[in-house]
Amino acid sequence: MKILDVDQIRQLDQYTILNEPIAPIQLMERASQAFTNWFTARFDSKTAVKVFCGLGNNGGDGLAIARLLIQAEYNVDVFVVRYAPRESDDFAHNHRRLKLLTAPVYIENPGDIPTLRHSDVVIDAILGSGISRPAEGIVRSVIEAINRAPATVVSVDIASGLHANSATEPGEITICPDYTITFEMPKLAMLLPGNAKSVGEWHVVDIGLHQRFIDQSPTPYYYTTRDEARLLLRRRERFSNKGTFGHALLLVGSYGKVGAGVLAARACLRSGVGLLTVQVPRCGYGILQTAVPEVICRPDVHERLLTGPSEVEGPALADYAAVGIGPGIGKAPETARFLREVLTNCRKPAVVDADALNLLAAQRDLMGLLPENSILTPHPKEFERLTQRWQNDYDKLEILRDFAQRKQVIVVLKGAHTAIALPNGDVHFNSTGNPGMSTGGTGDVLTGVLTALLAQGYDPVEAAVLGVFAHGHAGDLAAEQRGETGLIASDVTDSLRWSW
Ligand SMILES: NC(=O)C1=CN([C@@H]2O[C@H](COP(=O)(O)OP(=O)(O)OC[C@H]3O[C@@H](n4cnc5c(N)ncnc54)[C@H](O)[C@@H]3O)[C@@H](O)[C@H]2O)[C@@H](O)CC1
Ligand SMILES: [K+]
Repeated sequence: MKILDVDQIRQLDQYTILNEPIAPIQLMERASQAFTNWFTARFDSKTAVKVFCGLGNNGGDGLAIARLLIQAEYNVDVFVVRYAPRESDDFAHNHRRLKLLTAPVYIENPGDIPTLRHSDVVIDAILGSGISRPAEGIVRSVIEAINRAPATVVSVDIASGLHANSATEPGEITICPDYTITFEMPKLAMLLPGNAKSVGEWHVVDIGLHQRFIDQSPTPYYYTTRDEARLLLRRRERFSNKGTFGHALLLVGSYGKVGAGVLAARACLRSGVGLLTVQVPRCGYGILQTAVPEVICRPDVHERLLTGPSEVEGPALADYAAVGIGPGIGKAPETARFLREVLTNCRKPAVVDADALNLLAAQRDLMGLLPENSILTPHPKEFERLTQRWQNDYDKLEILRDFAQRKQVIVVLKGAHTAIALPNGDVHFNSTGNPGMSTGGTGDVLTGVLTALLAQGYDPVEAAVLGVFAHGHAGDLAAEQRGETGLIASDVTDSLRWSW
């Protein structure tokens, strides 16, 4: 799914109005009805609803929603924050209609702000995507009062005060909602970690904006939906054998961190690889053979480190279908030399994770050796070591896109809504996963997943988008069974389903 910016969404509204065609007020009605459908499914009609409206179209939505809720026999109070003399046409239209049902209360001074109770549900329709300056004066006072109150808060389209696709500067205030119900598509702001408090749990409701305009609109930003991820999945053919699905090589582990290798290996096997060889330091031999009997183990000649040579013969590096390197390997100079050798000789996209990334950061010339379309899987701290500090999430996105383009690699920046930057500068945000996955070893699992997909011949971009989705989906299934707190990395592997 594409993520468009505010200007594009405004044009999309206009395009829909002209080409569907539909009257602007009807489009507002459709949006308000979509919001109301979500709301009535979540909160029963005994709920004390307080709708706070601004004077633009977001406020117009608020007035229409208030009317629809009154008609559905909810107990609704409406407040209009009168911060300016002018109101939008569609606001004015809905104002006239609402006044036939109830009298809105006008807020012009802080003394007009009502006291909100724990049992109240606030609908925030003060400012929407049309925000063009920081919230000040009475708007700020109302936002502060709502944020201080113990009530549940649901924002219409976007939290008042939050910018949809640019940074909220220090000192700016936003509503901190429990829920955001946004129209048609997520806004970029909702996918960025720094905005978590200004977004809450968000849901998209469809308001039928024109698909042709969406298809024609250029954007570097995408959100991976379940259907899109499903389309990437390949069926396993009936007449296949293990050779069909590739022979992968994982280069993992060091003394004390052989477990990372076990996690990556198990996840690789659970992701459909045909055959898997795992090279670990000699100390990992017994551990790996016992924990994962399905793999071919290639013990390194070094007892504690990954250094390259092994007494066991195996295919040349370039003959493996895919190579994954990094989990648990440590940062010893011998291992750095081996990483150099691997990157020089593997000649196809590799998966590079964890300490392999830290080694790249320490010896920047190694980056020049990365095979094109390799998949790097840093968490934010590792990515910062590879690049530079950033000012805010938007700055980070630019650094991310620039890095992927300059190095011609795929960067999977891990976190909530993992951002996958592609060599063409596009960024795909993931839609699966949960905070239970913030636990040691889930990154090693992802390395195994991605290596397996590359070995099966998935294009690296598809492998990255699909693998990250499947990994998050498995995490969600695991969290359903165990709850988020008790979730460990092995649960993610055990929950890999490859269907959704
Ligand atoms: N255009 C359309 O056809 C649709 C618009 N919709 C709603 O319309 C919203 C966008 O509406 P608008 O563009 O009218 O804008 P908003 O309702 O977000 O903002 C209202 C107006 O306030 C002014 N303003 C900007 N920043 C301010 C600030 N900090 N303090 C005080 N005033 C400020 C601006 O002049 C702006 O036009 C969306 O978020 C959505 O809720 C939906 O009804 C769907 C259809
Ligand atoms: K709002």
